Amino acid sequence: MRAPSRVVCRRLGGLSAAVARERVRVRVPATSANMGPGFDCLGIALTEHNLLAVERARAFSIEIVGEGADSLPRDESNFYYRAFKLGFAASAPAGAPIPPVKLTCTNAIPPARGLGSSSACLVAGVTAGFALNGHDARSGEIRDRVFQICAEQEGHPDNVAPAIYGGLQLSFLRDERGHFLTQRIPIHADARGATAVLFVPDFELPTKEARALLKPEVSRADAVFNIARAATIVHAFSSGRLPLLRWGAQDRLHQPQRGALFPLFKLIDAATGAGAHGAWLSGAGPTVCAMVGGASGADGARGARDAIDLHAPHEVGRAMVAAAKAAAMSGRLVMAQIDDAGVELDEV
Ligand SMILES: Nc1ncnc2c1ncn2[C@@H]1O[C@H](COP(=O)(O)OP(=O)(O)OP(=O)(O)O)[C@@H](O)[C@H]1O
Ligand SMILES: N[C@@H](CCO)C(=O)O
Repeated sequence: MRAPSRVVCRRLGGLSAAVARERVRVRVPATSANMGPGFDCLGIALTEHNLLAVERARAFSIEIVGEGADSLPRDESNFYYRAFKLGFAASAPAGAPIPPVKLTCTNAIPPARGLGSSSACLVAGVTAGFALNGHDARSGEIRDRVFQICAEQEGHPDNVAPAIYGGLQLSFLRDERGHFLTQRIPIHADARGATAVLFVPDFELPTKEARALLKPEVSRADAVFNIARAATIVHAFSSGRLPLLRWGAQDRLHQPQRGALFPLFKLIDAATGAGAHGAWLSGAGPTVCAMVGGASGADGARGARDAIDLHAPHEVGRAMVAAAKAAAMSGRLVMAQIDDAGVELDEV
C-alpha cells in the first residue's frame, strides 16, 4: 500500500483542506425507491452492493465484472466515469484537469431493473471523485455535498438518498433554488430484521421509459389515497408494525400504469398471499419487492415469531417464482436485508 501523495492542501469552495489520494475504493448499496405510495420521495437501502475502485493511472481504462459486464460501455461514456468526473471537478481546485484513471467496477446490482443501479453508479462515482481529492465521504459535510450533486443529476432524490445515507430515507426538492432535503426515518427494532424478497425479471425497464407511461395529472381521490398510504408506510417502519404494509404499500400514482406492462399485481398478490406484509414495484420496475418477517411477522409468543420468520421469506419467494412462471415471465429471486450504512469508503 502506497502512502497518499500530498497534492492539495487548501480550502476549496467551502470544503475543508484535504490530501489527495492515489486510489480509492467505494461500496454502494442497491435501493428500492417509491416503496409503493412514496413516488419520487421514499427509498430504502438494501444489502446488495456495487464496488468501485478508482486509481490514478497513465491512461484511462475500465474493467467491469458482474452485472452488466456483457453490455455496459467500457469507454468514457460509462456512467461511473461520468459521475467520477463530476465529483472530481466539484472538489478539485478550479481549473484542475481530470487525471487519467483506471476504474474497476464489480457490480451486483442489475442495471435497469428498479434497484437503483444508475443512482449507485452516480453516488459511487461522485464519492470517488471527492475521495481522490482527499475528501472523506464518511463525513456529514461531504455526504451532503454528494447528495445535492447526485439528486440534481437524477432529478428525483429517492434512490440517491438511501444509497448515500443508508436506511429508509424520505427526500424531496426543498425549494425553488434546487436544494434537496432528506431525512432518515428511524426503523423500529421489530422491523429491522425484515427481509426484502425481490423478484428480478430478466427484462430491463429503463426508468426514462417507465416515467413516460405516467399520467401528467392525478385525481384528488388518488392523491388522498396515496397521501394516506405514504404516511402509513412510514408509520409501519418507524413503529415496527409491519403488518400495516398491507395498506401502506398500496399505490395509485404509478403502479397501475407500469403494472399494465407485465404481471406486477399477480406477483404482489402471490407475495401477500404467502405471508408478505406488503409488496411494491421497486423503483420504476420491473423488480417486485416484498417485505417479509421482522419481529412483527406474526402474532403470539416470541418462540412462534422466530420460527415463522425463518421460513417466511422462502415461502414468499417460492410463491412469487410460481406466479411469474404461470405468467411465462423469467427472472430470479434475491433476498436482502435493510442496509444501514449507505455509501462507504475504504482507506487505501
Ligand atoms: N454498473 C453500471 N455501470 C455503468 N452504467 C450503469 C451501471 N448500472 C446502470 N448503469 C446505467 O444506468 C442505466 C439504468 O438506469 P435506470 O435509471 O434506467 O435503471 P435503474 O437505476 O436500475 O432503476 P431504478 O431507477 O428504477 O431503480 C443503464 O442502462 C446504464 O446506462
Ligand atoms: N421515483 C422514480 C424511481 C426510479 O428512478 C420513478 O419511479 O420513476
